[in-house]
Amino acid sequence: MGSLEFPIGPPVVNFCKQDLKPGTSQWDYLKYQVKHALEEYGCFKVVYDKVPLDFRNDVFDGLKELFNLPTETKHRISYGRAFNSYLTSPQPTLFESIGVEDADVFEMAQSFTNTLWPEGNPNFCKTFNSYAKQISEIDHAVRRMVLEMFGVEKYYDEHFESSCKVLRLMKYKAPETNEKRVGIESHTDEGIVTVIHQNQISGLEIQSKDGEWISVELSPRSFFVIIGDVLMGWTNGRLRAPQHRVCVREYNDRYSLALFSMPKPGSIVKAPEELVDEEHPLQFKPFEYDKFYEFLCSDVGLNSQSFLKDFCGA
Ligand SMILES: O=C(O)CCC(=O)C(=O)O
Ligand SMILES: [Fe+2]
Repeated sequence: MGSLEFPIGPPVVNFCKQDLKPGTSQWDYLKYQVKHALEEYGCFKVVYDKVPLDFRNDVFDGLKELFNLPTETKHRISYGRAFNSYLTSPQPTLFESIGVEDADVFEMAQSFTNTLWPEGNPNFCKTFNSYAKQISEIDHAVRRMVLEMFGVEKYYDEHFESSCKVLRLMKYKAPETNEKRVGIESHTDEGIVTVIHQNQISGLEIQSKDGEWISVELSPRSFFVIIGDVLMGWTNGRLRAPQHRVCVREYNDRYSLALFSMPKPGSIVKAPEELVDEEHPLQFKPFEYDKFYEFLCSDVGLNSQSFLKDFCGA
């Protein structure tokens, strides 16, 4: 048998019909698969069939409704964390993104909705709040598995209590010719874990350990899980936050949603002492997440190829 000449790519892990109950043999089996995927790629595809098709259609209809609003209206969404605010590429508008901070909390989803639709839009609010809550199950399971795989589950409560969520909604306009256009440049995610979903237009690409770019194809029931810089720091580099980018090349607009878990304002990120020893010397100095975020928004950060190493590499 000859060796494979193409990258195999991030594996698929099946969260369907599993109860995702910690302590069961199914859970341990999934954890084993997740560990291998994360050690090799820092990401994986997850099939998760608890989100019904009708509901997924409501989500993508809601995205279209949102991005069809006038630009001035979308600019009302502005937060202290700049990447969560309404962002758009310079004219012509080829890429737009808008974040719903704490979308899993009903009052926050409502406040976001009312900012855009002062007359109210209960369907939109309900759809995106439910979506964030459902997808949080994937985020929670993955983070719990990560703590367990390194034997540091005693930090579970502390880890979860110091984190929050943002649901980032994105639109990539289709290229008008058959050119391939970069929608988002290569980067690592700034949070703990990211769970991505897309309409049936692909574009996400992930860089392997060897520097090869691999296109990510997702079935309608699949989501894509990526480790972010915070989890790389927290696990003392045991897990790698992979570089990824988005390239659009199809004739239809691409819509995607990314649920990010990230530290709450004021949090310090520090690898637990159990994960630092002679064999695994400290790779990243403890850091204030807000300062890291400031760094990411600075000129130095924006030009960095390796955010966490440049910010707090030990
Ligand atoms: O749209 C996507 O699939 C990915 C977006 C992304 O990488 C990000 O928002 O950090
Ligand atoms: Fe990303």
